[in-house]
Amino acid sequence: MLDTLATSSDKLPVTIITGFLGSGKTTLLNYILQNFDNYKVAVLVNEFGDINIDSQFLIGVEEDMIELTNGCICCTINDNLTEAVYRVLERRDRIDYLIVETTGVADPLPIALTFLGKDLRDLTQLDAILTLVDAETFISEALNSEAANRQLMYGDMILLNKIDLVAEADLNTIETHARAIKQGAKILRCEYGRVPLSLILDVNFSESGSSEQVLSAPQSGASNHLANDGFMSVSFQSDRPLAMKKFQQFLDYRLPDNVFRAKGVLWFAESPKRHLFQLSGKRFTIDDSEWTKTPKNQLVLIGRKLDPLFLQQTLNNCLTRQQV
Ligand SMILES: Nc1nc2c(ncn2[C@@H]2O[C@H](COP(=O)(O)OP(=O)(O)OP(=O)(O)O)[C@@H](O)[C@H]2O)c(=O)[nH]1
Repeated sequence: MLDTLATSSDKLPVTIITGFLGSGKTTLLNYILQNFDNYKVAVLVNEFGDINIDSQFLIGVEEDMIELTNGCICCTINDNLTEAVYRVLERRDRIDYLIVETTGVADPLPIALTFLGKDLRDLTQLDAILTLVDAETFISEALNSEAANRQLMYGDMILLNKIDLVAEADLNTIETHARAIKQGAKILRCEYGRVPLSLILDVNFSESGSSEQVLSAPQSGASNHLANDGFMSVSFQSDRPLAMKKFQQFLDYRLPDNVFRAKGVLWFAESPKRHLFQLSGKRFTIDDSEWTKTPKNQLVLIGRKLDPLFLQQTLNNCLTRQQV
């Protein structure tokens, strides 16, 4: 597709941000986009679920490849990562850094291999794999999810995030646990992904670590099953508003325990605002913003062994009867 091969200094640096569901990848990405001065960044966001919620949390629009207000571009990866990277490379004159956010249930190995494979290795330079870890939920994730373990294993830098939610003694236990999975892991503690960017971007970690580790990894494990790790997603959309009280009751009494993560843009009959809903483990938040498009509800729920019909019907029952 691109007919000229780049010299090594022309190679587009690539950082992969991985980490389990809700660990803070999009939060870190937003922080980077606001603070990575002097770099023109392209972002590829891969999502687990049919609706592109993350790109809306980043910028408030939902087209496939879009220009962000700070001049960065954002693209949702559909089926083919290589194709998406080529599309970024076609704008190489305007882009000098690429960040890829994986889904929370992704094995980062096949993603890293894409950049080290023959199509892209002369055009891109894998700079580092950053692994976000949710300090509050990590121990149970690591025990239950092979993907969580592999995200840790292949990370060049572990960002132990959400330290505001955990006591110091528990952080030490988590670090010990993480080092048992990845010997010699570099671990940075943080809140809301706020770390000095010079420690994580344009650092060329891969040269000394992950590229070799990734290339020598056994490839047989990179199956779809592993990629999803038993997780599934259920989407809910509606152009009728929710009744706030009914939705609150849904959260309090009807939300099944096996929903581990949910995120969405919500429209309540009682409010003129656009509400950004986040649920991670047992915690949820609802933040306000302004509608820039016709209001509607878009919600993705992620968990194991979900009952899509039950969830969709229960959410349908939270809608108001008439259009407002
Ligand atoms: N208390 C606390 N909350 C955080 C921190 N970092 C992120 N969050 C919240 O955790 C929730 C999930 O954060 P995201 O950045 O969306 O997580 P993610 O890894 O992109 O999620 P997925 O892509 O769905 O796997 C959001 O409500 C964030 O505001 C932190 O350091 N402390």
